[in-house]
Amino acid sequence: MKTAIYQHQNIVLDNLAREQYQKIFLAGKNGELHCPTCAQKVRLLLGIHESPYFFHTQEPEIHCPDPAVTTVTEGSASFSVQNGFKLPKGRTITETPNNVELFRPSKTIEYLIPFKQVTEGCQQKRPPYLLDLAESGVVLDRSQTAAVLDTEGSVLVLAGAGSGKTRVLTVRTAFMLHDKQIDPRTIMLVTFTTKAAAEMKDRLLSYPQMKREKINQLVTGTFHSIFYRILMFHDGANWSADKLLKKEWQRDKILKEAGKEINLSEKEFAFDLALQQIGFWKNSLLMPNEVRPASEWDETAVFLYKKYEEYKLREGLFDFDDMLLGCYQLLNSSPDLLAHYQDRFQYFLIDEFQDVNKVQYELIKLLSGKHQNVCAVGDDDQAIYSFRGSDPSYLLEFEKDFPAAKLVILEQNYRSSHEIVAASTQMIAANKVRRMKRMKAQFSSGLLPLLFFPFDEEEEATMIVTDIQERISNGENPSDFAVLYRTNAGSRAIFERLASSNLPFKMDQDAESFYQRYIVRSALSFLKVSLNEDDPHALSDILPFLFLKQAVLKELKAQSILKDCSFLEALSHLKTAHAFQEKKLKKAVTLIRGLKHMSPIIAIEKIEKDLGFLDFLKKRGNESSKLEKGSDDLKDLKVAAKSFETIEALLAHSEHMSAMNKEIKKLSKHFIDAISLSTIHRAKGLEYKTVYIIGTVDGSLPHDFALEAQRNGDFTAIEEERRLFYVAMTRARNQLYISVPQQRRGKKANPSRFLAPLNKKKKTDS
Ligand SMILES: Nc1ncnc2c1ncn2[C@@H]1O[C@H](COP(=O)(O)OP(=O)(O)OP(=O)(O)O)[C@@H](O)[C@H]1O
Repeated sequence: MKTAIYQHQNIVLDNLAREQYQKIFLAGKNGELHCPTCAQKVRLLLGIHESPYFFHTQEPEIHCPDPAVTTVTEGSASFSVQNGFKLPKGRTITETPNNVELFRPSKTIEYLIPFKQVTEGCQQKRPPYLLDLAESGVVLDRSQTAAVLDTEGSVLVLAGAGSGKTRVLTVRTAFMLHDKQIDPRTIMLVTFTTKAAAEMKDRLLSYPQMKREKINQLVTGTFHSIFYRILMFHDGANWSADKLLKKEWQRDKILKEAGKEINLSEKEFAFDLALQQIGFWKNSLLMPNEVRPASEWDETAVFLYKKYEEYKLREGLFDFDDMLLGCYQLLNSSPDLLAHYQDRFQYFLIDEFQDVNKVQYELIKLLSGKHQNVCAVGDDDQAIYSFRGSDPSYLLEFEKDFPAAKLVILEQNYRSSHEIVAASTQMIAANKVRRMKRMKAQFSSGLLPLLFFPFDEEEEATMIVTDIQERISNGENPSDFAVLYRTNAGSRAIFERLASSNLPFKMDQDAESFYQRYIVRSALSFLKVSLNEDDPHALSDILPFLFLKQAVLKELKAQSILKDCSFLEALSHLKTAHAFQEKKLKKAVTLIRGLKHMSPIIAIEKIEKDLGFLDFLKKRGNESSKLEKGSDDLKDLKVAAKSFETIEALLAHSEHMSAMNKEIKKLSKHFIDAISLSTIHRAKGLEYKTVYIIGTVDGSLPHDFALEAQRNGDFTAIEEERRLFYVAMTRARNQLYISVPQQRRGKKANPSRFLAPLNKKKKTDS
């Protein structure tokens, strides 16, 4: 049914402006929509597969026809009459405003390489141990077998997405132990996470004739854990665990202390990004005096880097990055020790090689110098950690340092359907710096990846939750689904929609609530002060935006007692030694007071422009930061605020959502059967039956900073963004949905440029 009654007005979907859909959807959820035929309650279905329609909420569902509309004229006014409802024609909200797009149906990605069943040809001769393994269900294909059997000399295993690199690494290790009788203590098996190392050990234990004592003698773990063990062995006193700066807040505190020397306020400088940048420099073996700052922000970060290193040295502390740097320095400064370890470690197996950084690479090069037995397994198309100093060129140029290396390419994808493999292969082929691979799937599901076109972030979330709800009610499990996004900030709407549904979901532990982000919290604090002029926390939050130091808070409290006025009012009595600032503060007090009478969206615009919030961000904030601009948070807040009529309602919602964030994170640890909300980075290595990728528009994926780099002639960032999209697409086993909202952050958005190759017709199999 395409017609409904809302607030005595007639709504015809085909004429309804796009921005109204979400509002009408919510009205239906709140029981405010009625059928024009039977007057029962109806709701709007806003999903992915069908065009929107109204449906009756009562069970069993009834289906009324759309009413015939007759127009009657009484005096000068004309009315439309539908089943007894008389509606003044002038009051309809169904008229389509000019230039407003109508609902755009979803679209499959049609032009894909046709599916061909993979045939292996005649089987190569396999050693009995591999036959035993195959008997127990661990089958290897031709290239996987080659990667396992080539144990002497270096080998680069280029393993496309879902091609079974974990299987190759574990079987190779088992084969070395069993058939080659290699001493486990001479094998170093490096994984990207501790969990992956544990998983590999478990898998090894499940293989025939693998003994726990032997497996435990393998040198396995992450780069950090392995090299830290070496440091502890040789210099335990200086590297004891109690000297490790384990938590981010500990490192953050050191930087903030250092920042005070140059008057960097805690609330105004992105210390977290500076920490990330320092890690990048350290992993790239760049000491503070070797960094060439490219901007003012870099200069500040280098200053903090220098101070941070000095502090650690003074206090005898170290951080995670020092574990690698320290070991590198130790081995370089002691030829005997290096020779000892070069003898000790004769075989290196390294997973996720595309993500190694300079210090890790140099360590492996040093240690493998004598035996040159490095088995590097990775996928250059999944290199997504350059911001941490990872560099795929170590994989791309492996033969430079290991000239005798053999190359094995794993091109069978065992995870995803042909439709997903073909679409992702077609998409990633646009990257220039990569090794060519022809990924092939094992099966076709007949389900083509689907592009869908929500109006904005809100509607995107609604459409996805509607889809998941329907599928779960048809018997699918919550854990079959994942919603992936480029940055945590992009998850606000989907989080909110899921939080208000009864579906179980889990999310990354480090995903802070959108409403707790510094810029968002500060903007909301202006609203809070407007409602409660004596709220000390909110007042403290807004001080930097009025260009006042935190120390002023005490003075404000004193003034409020002396003058018997609110904390806010006290601002207008503040003596700052600058007449112009005092004048501005007086004006600010009036403006802040006025906010409470406005709608949330207008109030936020006032804060932005009239209260100088944006000026502050430009002058002092981290607008120059690569990944997260404060002004973007404000734009996101305005999108969220659109759904609320009063400031009280928006504030109550923000508190509720912040509490829900904490709660869901707590529950996430225990949920097994739950929908996953995750950044693409966190989803690496994981797989789901159905994946929804949200915000597939320029500016989000690829991220703005990559587009800007591209405009300046640097293509590395855009290629990494394309790899991120590739990682996201290849997480899906059966079904892939790509959301292309028509608006983002309140502005028209362009579909991601990464989608362009998916619209090109491919004629033949290649
Ligand atoms: N020869 C094989 N035959 C059948 N299934 C296989 C084979 N090799 C691997 N698989 C299965 O394929 C799936 C993907 O393997 P795995 O997770 O190891 O891939 P991956 O290369 O690490 O993927 P990605 O890099 O995309 O995260 C797993 O379920 C694995 O058991």
